[in-house]
Amino acid sequence: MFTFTKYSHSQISIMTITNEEQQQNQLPGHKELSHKSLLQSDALYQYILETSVYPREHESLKELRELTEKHPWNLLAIPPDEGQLLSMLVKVINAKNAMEIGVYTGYSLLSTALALPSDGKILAMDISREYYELGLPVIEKAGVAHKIDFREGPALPLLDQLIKDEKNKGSFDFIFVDADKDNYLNYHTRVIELVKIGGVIAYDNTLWNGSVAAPPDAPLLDYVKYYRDFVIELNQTLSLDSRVEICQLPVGDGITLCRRII
Ligand SMILES: C[S@@+](CC[C@H](N)C(=O)[O-])C[C@H]1O[C@@H](n2cnc3c(N)ncnc32)[C@H](O)[C@@H]1O
Repeated sequence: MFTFTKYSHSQISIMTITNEEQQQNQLPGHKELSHKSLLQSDALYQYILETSVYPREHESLKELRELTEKHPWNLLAIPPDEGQLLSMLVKVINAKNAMEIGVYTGYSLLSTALALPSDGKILAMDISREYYELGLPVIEKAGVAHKIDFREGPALPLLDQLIKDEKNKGSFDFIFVDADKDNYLNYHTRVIELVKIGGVIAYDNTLWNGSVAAPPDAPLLDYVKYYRDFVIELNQTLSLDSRVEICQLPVGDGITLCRRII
């Protein structure tokens, strides 16, 4: 028996799992879900990684990915092809001032920090400093720690604090949201004020293991089932939100890009 903090890591989400429940496939085995791609063929995903991702992956990202693979919650990290997408986006939009909600050991954070110019900044938030500190030595070795302002704590009050200061409104070029899915709509109402017009908000896990298109009674892992409705509601809300242009990509577990237009 062991304690499993549900995917959101929110304080209310601690539950105890028996070995029996685990055997009944209530938990994502890292072997079963060996990657987070939604592509149907493992061989095709492997092809992408080996042809276009691994040969271009920064040595520090490789080191952080390998270090994270040894951690029990390694499935939380974005996959390296998604890291490459974030890096490309940051460069294409010339982002200088970025934000990340949900850091874990820092793979997406390092991808973004490496892509920012040397005077770029990224405000990074996570309820766990412990996870962040696992990856910090690699981030420091990569020479980008000076770009990162890490804040430990739940993101919502931190965002509310930021919004109180008028100068933060419309000041972010790029915001990556990859934390507790049940708060994504709460994040959206806040980050939309903080991102500048023309800037991009990227929401991770918007296809939620493919479950968003599964029948309501489909047999799903408990944590997938719990968050599915929140993700579906987010997708519907974004689809109707005239303040943003959107683009949903089947990269990783699904990522939705929102470009603020008004
Ligand atoms: C999916 S992981 C982030 C993965 C990370 N982007 C990466 O590429 O490695 C989600 C993270 O969100 C954090 N988190 C969960 N709830 C949060 C909250 N309310 N506020 C801030 N961070 C939160 C967790 O501690 C966890 O590290």
